[in-house]
Amino acid sequence: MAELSLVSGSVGLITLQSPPVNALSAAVRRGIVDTMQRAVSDPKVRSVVICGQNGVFCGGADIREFGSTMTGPPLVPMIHAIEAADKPVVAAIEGSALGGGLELALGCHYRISHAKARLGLPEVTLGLLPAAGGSQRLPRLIGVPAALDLITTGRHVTAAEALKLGFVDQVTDQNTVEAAVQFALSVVGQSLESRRISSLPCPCPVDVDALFEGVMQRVRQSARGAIAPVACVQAVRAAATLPYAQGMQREQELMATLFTSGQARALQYCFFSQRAVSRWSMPSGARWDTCKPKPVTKAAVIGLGTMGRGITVALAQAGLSVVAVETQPQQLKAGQRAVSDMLERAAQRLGVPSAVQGVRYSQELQAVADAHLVIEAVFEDMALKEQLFKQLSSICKPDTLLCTNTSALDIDHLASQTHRPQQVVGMHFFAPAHVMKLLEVVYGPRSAPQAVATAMALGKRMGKVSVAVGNCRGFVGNRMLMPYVEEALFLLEEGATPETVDHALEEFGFPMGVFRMSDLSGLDVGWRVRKAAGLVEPGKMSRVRQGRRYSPLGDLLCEQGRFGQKTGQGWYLYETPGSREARPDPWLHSFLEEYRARQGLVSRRIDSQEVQERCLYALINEGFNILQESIAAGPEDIDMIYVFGYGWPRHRGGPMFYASQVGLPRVLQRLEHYQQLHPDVPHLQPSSLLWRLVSSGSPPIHRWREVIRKPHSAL
Ligand SMILES: CC/C=C\CC(=O)SCCNC(=O)CCNC(=O)[C@H](O)C(C)(C)COP(=O)(O)OP(=O)(O)OC[C@H]1O[C@@H](n2cnc3c(N)ncnc32)[C@H](O)[C@@H]1OP(=O)(O)O
Repeated sequence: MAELSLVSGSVGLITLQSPPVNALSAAVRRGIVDTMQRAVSDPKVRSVVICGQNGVFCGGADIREFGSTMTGPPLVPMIHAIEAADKPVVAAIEGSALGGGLELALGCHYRISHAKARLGLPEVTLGLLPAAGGSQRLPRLIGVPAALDLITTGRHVTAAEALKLGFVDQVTDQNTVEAAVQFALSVVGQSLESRRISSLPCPCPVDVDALFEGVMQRVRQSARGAIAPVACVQAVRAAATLPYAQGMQREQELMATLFTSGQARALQYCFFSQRAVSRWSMPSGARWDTCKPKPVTKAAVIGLGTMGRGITVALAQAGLSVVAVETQPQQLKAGQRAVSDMLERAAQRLGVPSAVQGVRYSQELQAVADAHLVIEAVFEDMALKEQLFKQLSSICKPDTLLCTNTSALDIDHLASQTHRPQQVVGMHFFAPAHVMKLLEVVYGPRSAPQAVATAMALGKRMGKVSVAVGNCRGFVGNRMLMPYVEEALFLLEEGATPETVDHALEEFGFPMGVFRMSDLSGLDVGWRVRKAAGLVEPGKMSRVRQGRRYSPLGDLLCEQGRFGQKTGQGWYLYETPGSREARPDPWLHSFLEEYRARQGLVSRRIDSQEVQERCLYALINEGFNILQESIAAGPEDIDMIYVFGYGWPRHRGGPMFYASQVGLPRVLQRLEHYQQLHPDVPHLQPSSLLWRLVSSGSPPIHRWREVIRKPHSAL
């Protein structure tokens, strides 16, 4: 699907036609090969312009084709043929030129870009490398350091930056195709030798070895086990050290390994899942495509603590007019200063006008009266929130949406405090709320589909990955976290140290292990939740509470004022309160030994495999329960929550995808094994959905919904 037409008398205009992003599917590649051949052999055509239909040049290779056997002409020879053409070929870049799309443009002799276009080689984010010559051409054109940056991060750049770096020749804010046609007319007859990037030498830094060693070290550190960034460095190194043909060979070898890897599958699953979660559905049958969101231009935030401040910033940056209410005068003043600072800094960084003027502040709840949507972000205390929802119900207009940012409290209960339970939903942000991409939109049985649609649309406007989930304790993310954290505590009781547990989890790919994370967020947060749940018995060491195994270790540390980083002591030791570098704490180690001795526990050696299996499989098992209960509509929802909100390594696809890759029978068998060893731990009891999936032959993840929906008997 590419069309050739003759414009301005002698320019062959090739238009890629494959909505929505003109991805290079087999049909498009066939179309390009065919139209190029015709353009080259047509004596009327003296130059060629390649553009994309509907204002998008090309979104790259068609990712949907990666899972099946490739058909149609391959990209590499197709691009070589364009570069080898003896008539000038100009790429007219509008919208996006990404991945294979940019590689196609690099095969052209000239690149003209619209000012608003975005360009980049994001293959690394899909577990791949730019293997249509991109890893060999880009360094030749813009130098090794700049190419390494673009290829290993996959970041998209503006046309202005691309021009500055030297991989576009002209930027226009007029009609790009017309500009490219004029340009093509102007270069007819000029030598193309220096325009064929593959024939250029790669500008090489003096000490190539030192450069690549340094880069490789940095990349390995930030990759957290992902293999594609490392392969990208190796490919660029080949460009810097080998002749083009050999470099291409190396590029292809590296790509062959990546292409079939589990990591590439995981990352491509994430790409599609990120988009799929916006197509939400509720157990009632209400869906994204049958509900229209209500327009929201005026929002209110109640409470200017850490979460309220971040939410205010996120709303203001999305262009809403916001009123922020805080009843404590000191907190109001501090909150106002913090919000204004954050907005000013962001505006400076992005080079856009500040949204400071979009925020009003008030001490009076009455100030929210004309808002279309209110987000409550007060202290996590049910009595306080009940009172607030009662007040909001009478202050706000009848159709105002009332949202709570609670991370675990019952949305239905809050809804029942109002005269409009259908207008109540949870909007669970993650700290810092203006930075973190995840938003859990929590609906209760009485939430109107339109309320969900409105919260989801607002999340999108704020640039969030919004996932609609049902109401239950902890919703999806925090509910799954509970067994994960509990297993980590049980492992300490059995002989592990915070260091061994964290090391195993960081080795898996989490940016931080569970104990370093707990020190960062504050041990007192979970303590308050456990107190509210009636689990804390001050000074007591009993290991069974509410009829199940319980570890009081976290409570005992809190009783000693060890709240983590902020107090300088938690599971680790810190130089000073507030400092970030966690050091093993000899006091903690003896405390654990004493604790075990007093409990009559015999310490044993615990390896990484056990840590990973017990923590992760317990978490995954809860995910199956959540699916079984229809709290999440599908595994993609859970996976995106974990990837965007909980630091789950993206190259492992999310917990449910990971389970599918490990193999469901294996996950089931290991859960059964640990359950036999720890019969007093209910979260190790394999979920009935996991059983059903295994007995249905462990279908691939995209077919789980069929099993989830199948009526089943508990007998
Ligand atoms: C030999 C190998 C050589 C090359 C390898 C590659 O080229 S790999 C592909 C590299 N390209 C990319 O990573 C770009 C991926 N796409 C995007 O970043 C965005 O889609 C884009 C182009 C910036 C447009 O963003 P926008 O927000 O406007 O749309 P959205 O992301 O929702 O996408 C719309 C639908 O298009 C589907 N889609 C996008 N890109 C591709 C693609 N390359 N292949 C297949 N499908 C693609 C996307 O999934 C959306 O469809 P949906 O049904 O909603 O999922």
